[in-house]
Amino acid sequence: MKSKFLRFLQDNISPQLELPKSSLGFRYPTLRDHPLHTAEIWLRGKQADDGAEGLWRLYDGLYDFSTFIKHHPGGSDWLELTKGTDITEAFEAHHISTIPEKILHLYFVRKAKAPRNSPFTFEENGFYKTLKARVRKELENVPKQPEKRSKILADILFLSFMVTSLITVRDESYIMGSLSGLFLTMTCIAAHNFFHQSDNFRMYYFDFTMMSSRILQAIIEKSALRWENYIPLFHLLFLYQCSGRPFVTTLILYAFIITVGSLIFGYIGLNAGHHHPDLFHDGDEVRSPSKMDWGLHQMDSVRDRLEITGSHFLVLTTFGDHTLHHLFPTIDHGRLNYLYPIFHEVCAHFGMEMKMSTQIDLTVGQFQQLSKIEPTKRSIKG
Ligand code: HEM
Repeated sequence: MKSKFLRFLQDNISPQLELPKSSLGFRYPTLRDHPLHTAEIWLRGKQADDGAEGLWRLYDGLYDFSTFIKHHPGGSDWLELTKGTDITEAFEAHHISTIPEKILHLYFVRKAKAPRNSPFTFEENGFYKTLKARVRKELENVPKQPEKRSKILADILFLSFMVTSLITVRDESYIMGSLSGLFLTMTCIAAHNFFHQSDNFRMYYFDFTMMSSRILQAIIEKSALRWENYIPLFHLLFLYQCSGRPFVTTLILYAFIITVGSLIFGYIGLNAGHHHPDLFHDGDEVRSPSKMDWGLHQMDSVRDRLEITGSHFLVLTTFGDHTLHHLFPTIDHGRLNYLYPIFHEVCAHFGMEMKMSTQIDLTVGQFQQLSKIEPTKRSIKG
C-alpha cells in the first residue's frame, strides 16, 4: 500500500510540461517523473514499457524462467529482479559462452504482442556479435591470474577502509577520516568490478557507501529491506563498539567519512567517461537505422582515459577500461587489458576507432555537456 506522502508527491509533481523525446525511439519511461529514483522504481517502469507481458522478454520471444531462477549460474537476483522486462541487452552482454542461448528454447512460451521498446540490434555478422565471438576465443589464452589480483586489491582496499575508519573515530582525526573516505571510494569502485559477475561477497563492498536510496523507499513505501541494506548500520555500530567513543562523536565522524567518500566518488563517477559533448546522449542525432548495433552504440557513449589505461590498480579503482567493460561486463578488469589487440582489429574491420581522452578533457567536457542546450547533429559517423 502506498503511503499518503507518496500519493501526495505523485499527485503534485507529475509532469505538466511537454515530455522530452528520445532520439533512439524509446518511449518516455513510465515512472521517470516519480519522486523517488531507485532501481526498483525504474524496473517497475520498465515492466510497463517493455511488452514482456509479465514474463521475461528476449528479442520478440517471451520466456518463463521461474523454474530456472534458482539454478542460474550467475545468481538468482538477475532473473528475479528482471521478471516482466525485456532482458535482451543484459542477456547478450552478460554471457560470452554460447551455452545460455542454447538452452533458451527450453523456456520459450510465445511470441510477444508488442514490438520491442529498444532500437538496438545484435546481428550475427554485426560489430558486437563478431567481437564477442573473437573475444570468446581469445579468452582461452588470457591468463586467469589477474582475476586473483583484482580480488586481493579489493580486499586490501576494504580492510584499509575498515581500519582507517576505526582510527578516525578512536583518534577523532579528520585527516584519517579523509584517508578513510578515499579508501571507501576506491573500495566501492573496485566492488563494481564484481557486480556483473556471478553473485559474490565482494559486490557488497559497495553498500558501505550508503549510496543506495532504498532506505528512503522502504520507509515511504513501507517495503522490506534486503539484508545488505543494513550494512552501513553494521559499520556504524562496529565503529561505536570498537572505538570506545560516545555515540554522537562516532556518528559525526562516520558522516564525515561517508561525505568525503561521496565527494571523491562524485568526481570520479561523473568524469569517468560518459559525459562529454563528443559522446552520444539521448536526444543527439543517431546512427542510421541500419546501424543500430548495440556494441557500436556502447562505443559512441563511452570514452576511456589515457592516464589510467594499462594500470591494473587505477583501472580497478577509477572505472578504467570502461568501453570494454560496457561491452563485456562479466570479464574481470584485470583481464580486459589483454583484449585490446582483438578489439582494435574488429574496430578497424567495422571502420570504428576507439578514441581516448585525458582526465582533464573529460572533466571540462562534463561541464560543457551540462551547459549544452542543443542536441549534437551528426557527431557520430556511420
Ligand atoms: C537478466 C538477464 C541475465 C543476466 C544479467 C545474467 C547474468 C549472468 C552472469 C553475471 C553470469 C556469470 C557470468 C560469468 O561469471 O562469466 C551468468 C552465467 C550464466 N547464465 Fe545468465 N544472466 C541472465 C539471464 C540468463 C538466462 C535467461 C539464461 C538461460 C536461459 C542464463 C544462463 C546462464 C548460464 C548457462 C550461465 C553460465 C555460462 C557459462 O558458464 O558459460 N542467464 N549469467
